[in-house]
Formats: sequence, structure tokens, C-alpha cells
Amino acid sequence: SNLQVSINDINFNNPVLNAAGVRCQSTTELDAILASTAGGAVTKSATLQPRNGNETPRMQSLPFGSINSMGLPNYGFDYYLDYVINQQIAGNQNLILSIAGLSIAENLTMLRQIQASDYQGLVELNLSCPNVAGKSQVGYDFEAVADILAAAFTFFDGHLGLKLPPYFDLNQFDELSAILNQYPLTYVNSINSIGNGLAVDLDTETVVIKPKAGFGGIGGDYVKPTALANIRAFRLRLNPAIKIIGTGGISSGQDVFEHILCGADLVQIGTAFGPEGTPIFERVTDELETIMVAKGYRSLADFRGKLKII
Ligand SMILES: O=C(O)c1[nH]c(=O)[nH]c(=O)c1Cl
Repeated sequence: SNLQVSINDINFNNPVLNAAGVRCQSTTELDAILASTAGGAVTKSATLQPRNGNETPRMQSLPFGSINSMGLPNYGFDYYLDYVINQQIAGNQNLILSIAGLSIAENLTMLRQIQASDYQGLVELNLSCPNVAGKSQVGYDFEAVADILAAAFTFFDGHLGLKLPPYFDLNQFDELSAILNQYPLTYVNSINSIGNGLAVDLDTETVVIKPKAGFGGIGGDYVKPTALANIRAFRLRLNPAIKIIGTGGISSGQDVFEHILCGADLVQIGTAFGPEGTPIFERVTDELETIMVAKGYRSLADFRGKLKII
């Protein structure tokens, strides 16, 4: 079967990438993803200056997923811009440069530097980091989202995607989609972790991560129903020119199939990529192909967005 996808003339051999944040902070980690079956690689969300991030323990695996409050540890914007440009020079177009400034001004500064550079690939503006103390997720402030997009598109003409937090109210999908449809966005990526969850250790009767008194973003199996709902809701509301990347709760070919059935063009794996490593990409794409063959689908377009109601 044909697993190929194109996003604005950028061709992917298969739809399965890593999600920003897991095993993608260093060039070594990013090279390993590109050397694997993954359809492409996403960089750890960058801030203008390098950051150490929050105190440890800041990520724990849980029975059905993960909890994290990493606090945006990264080697700084220049490190990642250099990497994606070098990959572009080497002929690789399947990179996504993720940025997560701590202010609207910082995000616009990074976008201006990208605009001034030779980078032609995808840019993911992360509006949904839940783990910087004192900073609420921009994605939950619709006026701030509108302000940042209005400012960005006065100068930025690259391929801009938005990484959004999960929403849980249908009126939010209506209201935010009406804003997003006003801009030439390349894609929306739903979802980021479900912010400020809590996990408990029965033996010690403590929380399991140190930052923010144990509150952190939840990922993995726990979040798949929320991810599928966000993908479906945005697909039904957004301009078809705005593609969708599905993230959240993927650890099998079936999960990928479900994300694409709900409307995803590409998908990203975060939590499950941690313990399994790069072999997950071959396993998951093989499982997806097996499902497609069993169902008689020859391409992703045969079933993308075709979830039926009953
Ligand atoms: O704490 C983090 O670094 C982090 N953790 C997440 O779960 N999502 C994000 O977007 C980020 Cl930026």
C-alpha cells in the first residue's frame, strides 16, 4: 500500500513522525529518527536561549502513559535552525522545526529569524506548553492566539503549523476554528499533553514528579480519546487547506489508522516513542499497512477523514 502524504509540496514516504519533546533534543537523537523508518523528524520545541528546564524527576512513565513537567529544556533556537537548514542542504525536506517562545515577542523574533533564513520546511509554533511555572498555555487564550497569528502573518510566508492543547468544549472548537480559518496556516497539530494532571505513588504517598508540586502534562493511552475528538472536531470545522497532524495516544498501526480516519494527514508519536525507541516507527507503519491491506485500502486518502456516525 501507498503510505505517502504531501503537505504543501513537501512529500513524506509515510505519515508517522516523532512528537516534539521525546528523544529529539540533540542532533544525535534527531539523526537517529531520520535514519529510522519515521516519515520525518520534529525538533524539541526551542526557546530563543538554551534552557536547562525544570528540576528532576520531571517525567515518569505511568501504567497507561506518561506525566511530564520538563520545562522546555532545549539547546536554543540557533541549534535547531542550524540543524534543519543543514538537513535541508543534505536534501531532507521532512523536518519540522518546533518553537515555543515564552512570550509573543519571543515567538515573533524566532519567526523573523526563520523568515530571514534559507529554511523552507515546516515550522511548528507550540502554543501549548503546560509546564513553565507561571505561564498559562497560549492556546487557551483565544485573543492571544489571534494576536500572534495576525502579527506573524504580516511578515511570515513559510509553512506554519500550530501545536494546540486539547479542548473539551464544542463551543471552543467553533470559536477557535473561526479564528484559525482567517489565516493561511499549513496545519494544526492536535493534541499536546493534557495539562496539569497528577499521578500518585501508593507506597510513598507522594507525587511522582518534582516540578509544580507534581502537576504535569499527561500523554499516552490515557489521551487517545481526547486526541481523536480534537482531530475530528477541527477536521469538520477547518478550511480543507489547513492540514491536520494527529498526536496523542499512538502506539500501534491501529492507533494511526484511527487518527487518519478522524482526519489526520500526518501523525506524531510522543510517549510510546520514549521506551520503545526508533523501532516503533517500522512496527507501527507495518501494522498500518496490514490493516489497510485487510480493508482493501490502497492509499491513505482512501479512508482519511471518512469516520462515519451511526
Ligand atoms: O515541559 C515541556 O517541555 C513540554 N511538555 C509537554 O508535555 N508539552 C510541551 O509542549 C512542552 Cl514544551
